[in-house]
Amino acid sequence: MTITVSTAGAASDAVARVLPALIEERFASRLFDGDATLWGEAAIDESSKRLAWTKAHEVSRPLVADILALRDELRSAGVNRIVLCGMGGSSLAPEVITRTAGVELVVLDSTDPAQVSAVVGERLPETAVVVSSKSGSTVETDSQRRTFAKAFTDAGIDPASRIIIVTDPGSPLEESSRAAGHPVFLADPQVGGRFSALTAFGLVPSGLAGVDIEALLDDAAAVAEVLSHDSDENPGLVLGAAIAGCEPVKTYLGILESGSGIVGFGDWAEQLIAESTGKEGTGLLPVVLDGNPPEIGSTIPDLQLVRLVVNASQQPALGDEISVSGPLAAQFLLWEVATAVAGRILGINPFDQPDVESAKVAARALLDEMPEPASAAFDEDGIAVRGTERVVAGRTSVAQAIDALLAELPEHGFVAIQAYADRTRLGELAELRDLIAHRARRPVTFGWGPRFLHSTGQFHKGGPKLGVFLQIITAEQGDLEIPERPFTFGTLIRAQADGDAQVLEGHGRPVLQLELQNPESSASTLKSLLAAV
Ligand SMILES: O=P(O)(O)OC[C@H]1O[C@H](O)[C@H](O)[C@@H](O)[C@@H]1O
Repeated sequence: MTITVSTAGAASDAVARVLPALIEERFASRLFDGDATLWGEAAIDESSKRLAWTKAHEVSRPLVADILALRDELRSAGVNRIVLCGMGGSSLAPEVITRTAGVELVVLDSTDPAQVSAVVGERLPETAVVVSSKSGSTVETDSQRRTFAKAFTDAGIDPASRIIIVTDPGSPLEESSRAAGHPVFLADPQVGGRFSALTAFGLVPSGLAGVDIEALLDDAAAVAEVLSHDSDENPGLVLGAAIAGCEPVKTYLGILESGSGIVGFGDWAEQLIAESTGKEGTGLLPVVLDGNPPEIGSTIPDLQLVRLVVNASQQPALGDEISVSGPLAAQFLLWEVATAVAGRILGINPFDQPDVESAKVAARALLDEMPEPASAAFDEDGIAVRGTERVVAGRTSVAQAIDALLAELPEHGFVAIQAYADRTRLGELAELRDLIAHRARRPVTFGWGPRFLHSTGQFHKGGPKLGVFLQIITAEQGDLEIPERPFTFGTLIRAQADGDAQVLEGHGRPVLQLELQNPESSASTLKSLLAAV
């Protein structure tokens, strides 16, 4: 099965408008030849070291045998559970790969103390942990690694026999891990994190967990040729033109699973597209949709809908929509090409993430200073309310504060719900997305913190100033030390939420923070409050 992209209405008009120029300038063949000049002078430095993903299906082949050998070795040592510690581009691809294949992989991309404790405390003697970090210095991943190393040691298990490292050559993590005797898989430094699905970052955890990774590479290899053609039948050019070529640009890209069988694809695409394009005041914001969301059937003129279908030739797009079909690994390559095309059309460098750092800096400063948390503007039913002055001043109920936040929505705005919580225990918080979307009648995104900071976080701060932000944080019921660090997981996640709120407010964006004092019961209270209004 190959990849098919079908467009209709406004999406087809966009393709008709921009595709001829992409073919004329030989965008596709130059991309696959590694031409770093495609995104303008200012992007050359970064692009020249970020284009090897077009060949990942070939370059990664030699890894397969080593991964399968380690998988067999771990299995014979009694390992039947793989945990992946990694943020953003270092965990989103293996998450969708394993979920789609129906293979168990526990992804830990959180600093929520309860979530970390639960993952570390389960079936440790049968567990191996993949620690994935391109830079080797991401604070979440480093903290998780320290916690697992201590837990294995305390259980009398040599951490070097159970913690496997994936990182770039020369990273601080490579050096310390080799010295400690861990298995180390080196990723290709010429591939950026969010384009790394078919490199060691996607393949090592997926292969160890039991996915047929050779077949993944085959599926990608089968479409690489067609994606490199300067032709109006190149599905990568068509998809890129359709998502970024409307005039004016449709900022929101609703991604809806419509029977493709690919599980969680929207979360992967969200990072790829939002972090690649959301900068210099422009960009595309994926809105991950599920079921029958309020956005479908409503007329939101700046929302472009893409459906992932079984076969887009037999289920062509209708209205103004786009339909896409094809095997997962082929779609990784397809969407990466489309994102590179979108970067070209929008006139930005798709390979950097200049605004992600600002939230990290603010969180670090808060960790150094450890200030007392700001006092709440008011409390209602176990929910402490804080936020931007004009959103909370004079309000006395959560419903009023939410109304005030939504009243701040610009005409072309969006609502971002950011839940810094244990997503396994408080999964129901995700239901707030549809409830708010009903009320806002604008696109609404939902992200688990701190995971989204490495994804849509770039768009929130670097994209157009259109967002209003609903932060949900949880009061800690029990904290967790981070070995040899001066802060705990509880202080870290709080600093990440407060730091990001500071940066967003610094960009003039309104933020409403709801702190659930007793997470489980307050989450239900919040849902009923919203459902009632
Ligand atoms: O792989 P790492 O170096 O740990 O980075 C993990 C993530 O961190 C950063 O925030 C980047 O914005 C992401 O693109 C990256 O995927």
